[in-house]
Amino acid sequence: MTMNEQRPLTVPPKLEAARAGGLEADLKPRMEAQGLTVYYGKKVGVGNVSMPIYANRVTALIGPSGCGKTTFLRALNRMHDLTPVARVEGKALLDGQDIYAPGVDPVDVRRRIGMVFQKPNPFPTLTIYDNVIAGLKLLGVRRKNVLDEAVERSLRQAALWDEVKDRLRAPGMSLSGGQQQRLCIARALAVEPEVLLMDEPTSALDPISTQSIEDLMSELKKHVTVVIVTHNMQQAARVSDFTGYFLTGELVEFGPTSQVFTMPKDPRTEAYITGRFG
Ligand SMILES: Nc1ncnc2c1ncn2[C@@H]1O[C@H](COP(=O)(O)OP(=O)(O)OP(=O)(O)O)[C@@H](O)[C@H]1O
Repeated sequence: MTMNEQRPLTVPPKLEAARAGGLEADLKPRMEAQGLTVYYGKKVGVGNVSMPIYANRVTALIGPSGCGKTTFLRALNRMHDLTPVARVEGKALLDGQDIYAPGVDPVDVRRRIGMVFQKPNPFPTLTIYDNVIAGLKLLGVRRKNVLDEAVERSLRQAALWDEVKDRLRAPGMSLSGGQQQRLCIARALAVEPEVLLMDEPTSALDPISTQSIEDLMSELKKHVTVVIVTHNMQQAARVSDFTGYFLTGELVEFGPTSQVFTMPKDPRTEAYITGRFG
């Protein structure tokens, strides 16, 4: 064995696989699902999912309707706590700490792991400025210079600053659909989350607005770790570094996007990717 072939024993197998796939050696899991199962009553919404979510990368979750993508995504920031019928088993580690461990505050979890939804949902009565700072105000931040800085930083990160900097006091609802979605991204970024979960963030948008959100992804991942659910396989291929393929409540395959799309290991993934299924 040469020096280059020596590997530390502690490298998780999937990380090792990613490296073997030619990906950079500095990959670090920001989150890790370990045997995550979500029940709706007695029914399993998604079962026994284990996968890493690498820091400062985009991970796409794909698969046919009803396969459990959204259910899994919502388990990553304890959104199911708000659904009485839902119950979660297993672990979701954030920087090695289980977000479901006793004593962990779900509000703090959702500050550290933000979420953007399918339909843009700015607060309808608030201005652009007040939409962005809504989360910070809940956290008790009051100083104007801190809020001003957060507004500019978040809107820049969401690639919206240049379009709105002269009308920050206009209603959030006066923006176009694509701008509203970027406003929601800015609102999520304002509290400086480590992870941003995006549930089909472009499915309600026109092609030009969709492209502006897709273009944003490579910038976003400099600041946060992104997980995106998408129905659109081309979108997953364009924007993501890693892909998980779900089918009937199960994670069938996870790996670097280039590998999942060109050399899927599981015949069920191949059938989906090649359009023979789903
Ligand atoms: N609140 C709920 N109560 C009961 N069952 C639910 C609930 N939400 C989702 N399910 C079920 O859990 C399974 C997974 O649904 P989920 O919405 O996660 O799939 P999905 O892959 O995101 O689908 P889509 O692409 O259509 O959004 C489905 O069988 C769905 O009917």
